Amino acid sequence: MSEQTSNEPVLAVDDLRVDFAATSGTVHAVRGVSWELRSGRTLAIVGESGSGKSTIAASILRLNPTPPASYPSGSIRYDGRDLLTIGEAELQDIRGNAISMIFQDPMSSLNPTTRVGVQIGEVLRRHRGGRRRQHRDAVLAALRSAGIDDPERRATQYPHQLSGGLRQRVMIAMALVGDPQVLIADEPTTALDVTVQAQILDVLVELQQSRGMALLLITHDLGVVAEVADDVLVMRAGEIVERGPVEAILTDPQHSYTRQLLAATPRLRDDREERAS
Ligand SMILES: Nc1ncnc2c1ncn2[C@@H]1O[C@H](COP(=O)(O)OP(=O)(O)OP(=O)(O)O)[C@@H](O)[C@H]1O
Repeated sequence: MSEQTSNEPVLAVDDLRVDFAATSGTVHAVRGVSWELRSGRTLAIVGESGSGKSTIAASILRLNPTPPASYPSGSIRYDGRDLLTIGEAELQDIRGNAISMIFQDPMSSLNPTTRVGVQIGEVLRRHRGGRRRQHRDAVLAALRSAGIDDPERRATQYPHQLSGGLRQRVMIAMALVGDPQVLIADEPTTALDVTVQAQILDVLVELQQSRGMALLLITHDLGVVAEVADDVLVMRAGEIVERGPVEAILTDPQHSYTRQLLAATPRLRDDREERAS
């Protein structure tokens, strides 16, 4: 893999469009968006349900339904290649390795019948070869860096034996074990209660900073954006309506839709009203 300089974007999306073929007609889920993500930065894509956020995230690793159910166009450049057009084998090599993704619901990604340590080891075996046993130390280190105490014991447990917060930490460990350059987190804390949400966000920020990873965070929650993002894209109906550094978006939004989103986020509204008084 070639070295990326910190000024060069690690991911560059140009005029991405995604159409879905629905029974009611074509859904233009993403209508020509362009953006870049750099190493060591956190970019949040924010917008209401249905604005196209998850479709963008899924496009990066080609997880949307295959044509003719969905058609992507434009380009997503990573390491000199276009992720929309490279071959499946090359994509498999990148997926879960150089670019990883975590989702809202860890249970949909974890295998209920396999111990979590084995599942994480399997990721390494797939990408690096060797026997799973050889990857034991790396698995325990990944669990530890996701903030899991007593990783030796946790590694032997099954997903249903873990709390929601621990399961999400296991997903983070699984996403990190290949040492990715880009981590995509699609609503990673939405299903968790507030205290656990804050803990998981702390883990993500800590990891992003200590590893210099690029983090793409998909969320509908501007409170989450305020805590972790460097830069923000605001999406509505498949288009980017506003973009900028997080401070500018939160304190001086230019677009009426961004102002509406802010007004609908009680915690931020209270903070802003306090600052204004
Ligand atoms: N597989 C699919 N087939 C048809 N339409 C789809 C499919 N996936 C998404 N869509 C449509 O594309 C649009 C964008 O959906 P998307 O899930 O990307 O939005 P979102 O902003 O991530 O919202 P949410 O937070 O609810 O997931 C919506 O109109 C949605 O109904």
